[in-house]
Amino acid sequence: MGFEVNASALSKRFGQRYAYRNVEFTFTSGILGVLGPNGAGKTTLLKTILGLVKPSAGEILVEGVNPRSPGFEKLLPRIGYVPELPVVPLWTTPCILLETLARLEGYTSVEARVRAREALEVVGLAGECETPIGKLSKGARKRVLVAQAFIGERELLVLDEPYSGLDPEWVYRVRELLRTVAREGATVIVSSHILRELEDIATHVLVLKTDQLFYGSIEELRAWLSGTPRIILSVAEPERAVEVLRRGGFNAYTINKGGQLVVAVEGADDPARVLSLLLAENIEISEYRVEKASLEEAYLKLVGAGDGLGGG
Ligand SMILES: Nc1ncnc2c1ncn2[C@@H]1O[C@H](COP(=O)(O)OP(=O)(O)OP(=O)(O)O)[C@@H](O)[C@H]1O
Repeated sequence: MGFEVNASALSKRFGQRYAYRNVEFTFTSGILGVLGPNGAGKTTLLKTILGLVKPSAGEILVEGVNPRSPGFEKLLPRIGYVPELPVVPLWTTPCILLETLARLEGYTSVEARVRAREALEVVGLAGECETPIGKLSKGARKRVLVAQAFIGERELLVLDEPYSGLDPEWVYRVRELLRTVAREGATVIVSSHILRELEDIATHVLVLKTDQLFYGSIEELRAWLSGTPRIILSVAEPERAVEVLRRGGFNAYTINKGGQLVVAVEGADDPARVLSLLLAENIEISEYRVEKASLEEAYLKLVGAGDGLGGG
């Protein structure tokens, strides 16, 4: 069973500015995706979970322990962390780095050698054991960072944008790796600003934009975000159609659908009026349909607006 992570009324302020505010969740098992645009507070929150940042208010507990209390040291060997930036010493080799880290975790030198090689195998770098890290590609350096998080028995894995810098094959492989460790019982917390990267693997999602916008299961997020249907119109003059509809009080905007600019109108409650407004302005309509926004689009709208939306 993985570590439980519990945040209550958690906030972090740097000077007058909040990095994140009023974060509340209890996460017991599975994969938690922490989502939010740049500057939403994801990295700061993950560091708070690891005890690297002291919260300004509220409480964070990992397996019932405050990460900034002395008792947390006992849990550290069972926690893996992949920081966001691939900051690794360039002069050393993956094997020396990983063996050293394994020794620091208490493994004997023989065990450390085995652990280091196993971890490098997992990220496809067994053949680069002796290559100076400075000679590895950016993606490979990131994979060294992923490997170090997997040395030892992990109950909690915290990964800050682990996919950034990886090619599609390794995005897929790291995703599968996370799925496997979660299935084996570890609690996984992974951040990204791209919903698509997490939507297939996350069991739960926390959406931040400084304030917590949402916490719940991925199904709840889907239901919550794509609740309102909208009208999609293919028209001869999309920009003018948007202007006309906005003047008529509708929330209309253009979107790109397969290379074609179409008009979307939020809320499909008065389609007759939408059509009559456009026809009155002689705007030719070639297609009309009602659809639900994709999860990605709805998410982008949420973090783009983010004004007092609740949820969870
Ligand atoms: N040590 C610090 N001192 C002052 N402000 C900080 C510090 N660390 C983070 N911040 C601020 O806190 C806010 C949240 O930053 P954070 O890096 O946690 O966001 P993020 O969601 O991880 O962003 P990104 O997606 O760009 O990595 C930002 O406004 C940032 O400038």
